[in-house]
Amino acid sequence: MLRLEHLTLTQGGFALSADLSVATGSKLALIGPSGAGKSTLLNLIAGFSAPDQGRVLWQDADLTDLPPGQRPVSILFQDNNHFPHLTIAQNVGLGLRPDLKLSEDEQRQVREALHHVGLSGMEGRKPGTLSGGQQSRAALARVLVQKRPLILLDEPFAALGPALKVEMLQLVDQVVQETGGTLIMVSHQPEDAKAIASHVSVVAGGTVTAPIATDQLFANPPQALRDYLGG
Ligand SMILES: Nc1ncnc2c1ncn2[C@@H]1O[C@H](COP(=O)(O)OP(=O)(O)OP(=O)(O)O)[C@@H](O)[C@H]1O
Repeated sequence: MLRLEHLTLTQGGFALSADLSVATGSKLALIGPSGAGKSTLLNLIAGFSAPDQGRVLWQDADLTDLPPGQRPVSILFQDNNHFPHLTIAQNVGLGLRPDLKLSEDEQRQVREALHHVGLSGMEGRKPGTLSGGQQSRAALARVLVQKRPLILLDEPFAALGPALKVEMLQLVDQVVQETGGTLIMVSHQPEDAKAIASHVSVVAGGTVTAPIATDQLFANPPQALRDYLGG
């Protein structure tokens, strides 16, 4: 279980608080207006931001003071974070070893991860020579080799077309199922949340609701979600 315990953060004039738990193996979508704090919440979990107060716990272990690299967390951002001068295999390999001194077994893991996301044969290509969808697949392969139990998605597929986005979300879904991972994804489209998320938290008005089962939430949306969805 991921526990966000009485977390508060102020940055500039913006304040966010969160006190909730995310069950292991669940797939949580964060929905809410622009600027409401969805990315901020992911950054707190990943360790890129520190809370003013409160704790982040994973399976009862306190992560609050751990640097990002030591947390059981992989995060995928919108720009995919590829290094343009490195090959796709090297970009994926960075998920295993920042110095890229990979053992044979680690090189095999990289090849397997690329195979898993449908990029076999593209190991030696540079990111700039891949399509947007292929770059997203490569970023997902890096998450795969890391084998971390918490996977955070900060809208990595927003720039892809609708069909490709659905395909990538299905691939994420499959990866999360296979690894028994716990997924937290920022979602601007209710359809994406409905397609993949078991639960949704609404981020609005400086707070984050506890996860609500997706069907239940959309059947009876709270006011904050109705305001966001409009109509
Ligand atoms: N480094 C920072 N310093 C000061 N304020 C920041 C910083 N990063 C974000 N903010 C502010 O914090 C608030 C929350 O931003 P955040 O990016 O988390 O929102 P979001 O819900 O992810 O938005 P969007 O859906 O537009 O991506 C915003 O008001 C933003 O301007």
